[in-house]
Amino acid sequence: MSDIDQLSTEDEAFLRPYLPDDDAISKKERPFVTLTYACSLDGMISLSPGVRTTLSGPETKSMTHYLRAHHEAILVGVGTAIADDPSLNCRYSRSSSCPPQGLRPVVLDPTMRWDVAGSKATALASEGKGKAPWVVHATSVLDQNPEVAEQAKRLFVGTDGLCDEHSGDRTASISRLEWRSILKALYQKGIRSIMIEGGATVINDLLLQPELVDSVVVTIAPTWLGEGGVTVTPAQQTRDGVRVNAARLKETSWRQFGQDAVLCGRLE
Ligand SMILES: NC(=O)C1=CN([C@@H]2O[C@H](COP(=O)(O)OP(=O)(O)OC[C@H]3O[C@@H](n4cnc5c(N)ncnc54)[C@H](O)[C@@H]3O)[C@@H](O)[C@H]2O)C=CC1
Ligand SMILES: Nc1nc(O)c(N)c(N[C@@H]2O[C@H](COP(=O)(O)O)[C@@H](O)[C@H]2O)n1
Repeated sequence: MSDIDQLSTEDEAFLRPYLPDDDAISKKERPFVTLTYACSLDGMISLSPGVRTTLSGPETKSMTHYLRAHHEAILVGVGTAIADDPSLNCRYSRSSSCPPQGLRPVVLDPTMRWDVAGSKATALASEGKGKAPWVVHATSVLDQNPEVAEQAKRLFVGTDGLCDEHSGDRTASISRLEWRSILKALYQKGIRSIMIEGGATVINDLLLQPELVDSVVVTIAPTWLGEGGVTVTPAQQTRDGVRVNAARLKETSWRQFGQDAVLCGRLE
C-alpha cells in the first residue's frame, strides 16, 4: 500500500498558481524552478549535518509527491544524496496534467563524491520504480577522470570564470558551478521543469538568486529541532554598506496540511 494519498481539490487549487507554467518556461529558456523544503520552527532542515530528519507529516509528504508529479526533474545537492540516500522518485498517482515522461532525479556533485551505482535511486530505477539519476559534475573532474566522459548519465558544467573553493580536504572541496549554467545544461537535455529540494547549501544559494527561482514551497512543521541543526539562512546581504534582508517572498499563500503549514510564494 502506498504511503502517499491523493490531495483534495481544495489542496490542488491552493498549489495550482505555483505549478510549472508553459508560458514562463518558453520565455526563459531554462526549466521552471520550484524551490521546496521542510523546516522546523527554528528554521532547520535537519537535526545535524548529514542526518536524515523527518519533518513533514503524512499530508505534507503527499503534497511533496504531488509537486514531484508536476515536474520533469528533481535535484538535490550531493550532501543530501549522501546523508539521506533519497528515493527521488514520485509515488503520487499521475494525472493528465502531469508531464508524461516522469520524474528525472538529478544530483549536483561537482567532485564525484556520490556512489551513484550503490544508491537507492539507482536501485529503484532498476526495479522500474523511478528513472535513473543524472549527475551534474564540473568539467574540471574530467582532468582526473577522463573515462567518466563516456557515461551518458553524467552532465558536465563548466566553471569558467568561477573560483574553486578548497578547504584542504579533497572531499570537502567544492567546484562551484553557476546555477544559470546548471539549469541551461538541464534545459538543453530536455528538462522543462525542476523541483529543487535541498539541502541547506543549495537552498541558501538559490534564495539569493530570485531571477532563477519561479516558485517557493516551504513546509513548516510544528517542532523545534534545537541547537546544532542545519539551518536555512542565506549569506548576509548589504546595500551601500548597510545590512538588508537577504531574501523575501511575495505573492504568498498559506494553507494547513495536517499538523503542518505550507507557505507558497515567489522570491522578490
Ligand atoms: N528538510 C528538508 O526538506 C531537507 C533536508 N535536507 C538535509 O540537508 C542536509 C544536507 O545539506 P548540505 O550539507 O548543505 O548539502 P547539499 O545537499 O546542499 O549539498 C551540498 C553540496 O552540493 C554541491 N553544491 C551545492 N551548490 C553547488 C553549486 N552552486 N555548484 C556546485 N556544487 C554545488 C557541493 O558539492 C556541496 O558540497 C542533510 O542533513 C539533509 O538531510 C536536505 C534536503 C531537504
Ligand atoms: N519535504 C520534505 N520533508 C522532510 O521531512 C524531509 N526530510 C525532506 N527531505 C527531502 O526529501 C528527500 C527524501 O525523500 P525521498 O526519499 O526521495 O522520498 C531528501 O533527499 C530531501 O531532499 N523533504
